[in-house]
Amino acid sequence: MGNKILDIKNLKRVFKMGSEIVHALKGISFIVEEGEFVTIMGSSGSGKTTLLNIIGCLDKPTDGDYLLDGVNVKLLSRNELAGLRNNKIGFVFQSYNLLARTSALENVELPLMYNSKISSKVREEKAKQALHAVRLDDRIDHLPSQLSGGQQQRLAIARALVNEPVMILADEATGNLDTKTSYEIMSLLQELNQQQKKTIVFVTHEPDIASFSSRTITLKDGKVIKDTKNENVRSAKEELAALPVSDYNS
Ligand SMILES: Nc1ncnc2c1ncn2[C@@H]1O[C@H](COP(=O)(O)OP(=O)(O)OP(=O)(O)O)[C@@H](O)[C@H]1O
Repeated sequence: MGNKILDIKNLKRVFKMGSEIVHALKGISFIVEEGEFVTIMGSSGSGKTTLLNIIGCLDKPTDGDYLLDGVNVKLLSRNELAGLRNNKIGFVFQSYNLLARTSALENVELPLMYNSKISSKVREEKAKQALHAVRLDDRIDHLPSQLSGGQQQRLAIARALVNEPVMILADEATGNLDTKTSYEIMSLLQELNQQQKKTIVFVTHEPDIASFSSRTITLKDGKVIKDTKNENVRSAKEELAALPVSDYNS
């Protein structure tokens, strides 16, 4: 068995709203091993965001355990949790979350600023490498507003990669993109998963997007109702090549 990146054991999350108690997660358990590409699906209100916030160390469970790369997050202080998050996880969001007045290069350098041991020269080298991995070498001086939606998401992926995290956590990362651009992003993620062995956890409500991953975990009412390996993983690169030329060049 490979290294367990996520080890989630009977996770529960309860929200108290005045006298009302909401059981958002009702005992979730699963393991994600290094190198997996997992999608988390489920309808609105099923608990995806609540789970993602816990996986991303932005929130703590009410009950149960969560081990991120072997570390039990329950035992960490706020500062330790922030450190773990910065070192282990690269986030990619639907809305890109880029700094508007800052160049592509500086946006990617940002996660490295928290580490005072990294010199500005090394920081720039690492950022350029990450930008190369997402094929944005020729856009390093551009502002986010000077990039297309797909390029902005590739920039966000470069920023997620620059710390060499053990896992990329994506929240509806293709939600704002058209089909062709979504497939380009999925093709890039498949490449990072297959060639660089990056573990990817991708939240989506689109089955079409989930079919590019190798495993799908489905939530309903705060529980896992399905956890299936995808035997016929689609290749986003092939799907892109098969798009009509007019679509592809648009
Ligand atoms: N901070 C909170 N306080 C109270 N209830 C909450 C809070 N966050 C989430 N909930 C409740 O927990 C349940 C799960 O919500 P969650 O946002 O995780 O669902 P979701 O699957 O991400 O939905 P969507 O796809 O619409 O984003 C819902 O019933 C929601 O109302």
